[in-house]
Amino acid sequence: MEVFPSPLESARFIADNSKDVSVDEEGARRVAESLFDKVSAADFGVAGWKSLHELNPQAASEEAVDWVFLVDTLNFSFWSEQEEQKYLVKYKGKTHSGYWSLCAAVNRALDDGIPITSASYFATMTLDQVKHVFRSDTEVPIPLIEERHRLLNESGTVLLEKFGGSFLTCVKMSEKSAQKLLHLVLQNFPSYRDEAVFEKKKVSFYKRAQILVADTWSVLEGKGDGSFDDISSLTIFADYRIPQVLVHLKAMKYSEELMKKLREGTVFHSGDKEEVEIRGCSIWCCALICKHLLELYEKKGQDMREKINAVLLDYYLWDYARDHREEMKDIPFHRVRCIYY
Ligand SMILES: Nc1nc2c(c(CN[C@H]3C=C[C@H](O)[C@@H]3O)cn2[C@@H]2O[C@H](COP(=O)(O)O)[C@@H](O)[C@H]2O)c(=O)[nH]1
Repeated sequence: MEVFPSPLESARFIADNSKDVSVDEEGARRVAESLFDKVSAADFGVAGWKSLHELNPQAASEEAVDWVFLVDTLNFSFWSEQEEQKYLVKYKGKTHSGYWSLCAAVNRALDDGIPITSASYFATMTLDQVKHVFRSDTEVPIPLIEERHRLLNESGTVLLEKFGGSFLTCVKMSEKSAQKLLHLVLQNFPSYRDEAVFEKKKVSFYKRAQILVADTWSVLEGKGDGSFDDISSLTIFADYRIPQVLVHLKAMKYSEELMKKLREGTVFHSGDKEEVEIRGCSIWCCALICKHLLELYEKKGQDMREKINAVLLDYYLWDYARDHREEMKDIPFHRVRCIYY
């Protein structure tokens, strides 16, 4: 049986040995304090996944779970070389960018009668069909379209062969454990194995695998097959937005040398030392923010372990980054063109 390193243990190891990225414990504590009142709001909870985002499925059906699987299989690499030249998708009168452009394209296809979330369809899609579904409303195509085509065929084939074409079948096999579902995904869907080697040790981030489990929990509203009793064991999802917002909030710091490379728009590669340090320190930093938040409530005699976890903190910080794009424009995000995030 293959061994999958724990993303949290990997993050601890990376943070302890990082050279160009550092977690600021005081900064993390201050962020926790600033979030104290926000975490008890209704839309900080799992309900926010639907109430805050109109493009997300509002149902908790088998089709909604398949929507999540399809979207998270393609949930990577939306950044553009030139900020003003980017992939955009118009849907129901609104223009969407980044991750939301992916969701808009999927919903546009469904409205057009294309069964894009059905494994029997995307397992055998041609490249031209993929190009049509994810066509852009600008001159800029969606990045990595060939990889997306390959992943659709690969993941759809596995879903058909091993899970009867339904991701809900895979969810049921996890017996309400987030960790079991995470490992089922890693064992069966190779494109989700988001790993690296750091200081001669195999480390993991599993960004898409963990967000797939989290979004499954969210779309099922934390109920029934999605009532994962160990949802708090997931970490945040190490993408290219969370590090940016953590530096903006002064919970994480880059060395001058790294900041210079980022400002120059250096394109890194999956597994580069700088990239691994940025992603690992982000996971570790958010684990500290969660810990401080729980301690703040504990001091007030409140046990908030059902209300505060890395998934909900991640969603909040990611949405914050989206809503504060302008204020954060001086903090560069790290650029890697890959299928992992
Ligand atoms: N850590 C983290 N990374 C996330 C998400 C999401 C979408 N989740 C939303 C859906 C429901 C939830 O309520 C969330 O609001 C996408 N990404 C990543 O961001 C990047 C795209 O960024 P931009 O170019 O600015 O759109 C890309 O790497 C993508 O993989 C998240 O939640 N957490």
